[in-house]
Amino acid sequence: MNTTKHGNELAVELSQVSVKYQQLEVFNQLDFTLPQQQITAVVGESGCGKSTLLKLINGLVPPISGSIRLHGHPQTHPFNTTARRGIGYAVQQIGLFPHLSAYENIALLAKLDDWQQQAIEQRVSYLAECMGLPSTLLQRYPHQLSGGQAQRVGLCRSLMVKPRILLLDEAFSAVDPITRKEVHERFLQLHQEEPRAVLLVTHDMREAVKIADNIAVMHEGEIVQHGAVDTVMDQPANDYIARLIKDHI
Ligand SMILES: Nc1ncnc2c1ncn2[C@@H]1O[C@H](COP(=O)(O)OP(=O)(O)OP(=O)(O)O)[C@@H](O)[C@H]1O
Repeated sequence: MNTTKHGNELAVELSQVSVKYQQLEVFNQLDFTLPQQQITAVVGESGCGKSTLLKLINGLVPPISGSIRLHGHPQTHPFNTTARRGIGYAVQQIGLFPHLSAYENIALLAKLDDWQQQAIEQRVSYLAECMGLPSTLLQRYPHQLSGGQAQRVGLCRSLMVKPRILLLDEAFSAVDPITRKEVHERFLQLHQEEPRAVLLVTHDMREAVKIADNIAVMHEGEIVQHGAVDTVMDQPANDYIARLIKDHI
């Protein structure tokens, strides 16, 4: 198992990875690591490649060169079921199945994995409680939910089968500010109870500072600084990062 310089095992290790969409080169020989059991926020301006980084890690976008390791295991495309089941993914656009209730959306992967009914019920209740979703709301269909409620259902779904890696792409963005504060706190509590590697894409620098242990700043497809939150905040590596912090905090 590969480790960071602090001795933590790595959940994700990207080595010299290049990605292109047709003619557009998004990453050119990108190196990136995600430690286990810590929360890392990726920040950077629109179009710099944050969502592509998440899609690369969960196998939705193949690299044209370079290597991807998950918990030390090299991955090839398409990722196998074990690798895919080990990654939870929640996105801003939510993507709930419209013909399934909120409960059924959350429970779906566990059912496919043949979990026992009682274990499914317990896990759904636990996650719904964590995310502040009342049980009456779980019987509703996605079109009967507000954007913020649907987003929290998406978060529960991404956590259902206890993935070792959780990828969140603007996953709290539709939640109103007061509820978001509560959801942040509950999310952090859940992280204490079930630590995992979390990679959180956000445009909200305050959210990054509040939730994350580490920040990775991305600029035009490169990681320009990656370190502990306090280090990045106190010692921005260049003027671009200093401005990003100043303008958003
Ligand atoms: N499927 C695609 N086909 C072609 N180009 C794409 C595709 N997806 C993303 N891009 C382009 O790749 C670049 C990186 O996009 P990406 O979505 O990763 O950026 P981002 O940092 O997440 O942006 P935002 O903060 O606006 O969501 C952008 O220039 C985008 O227009």
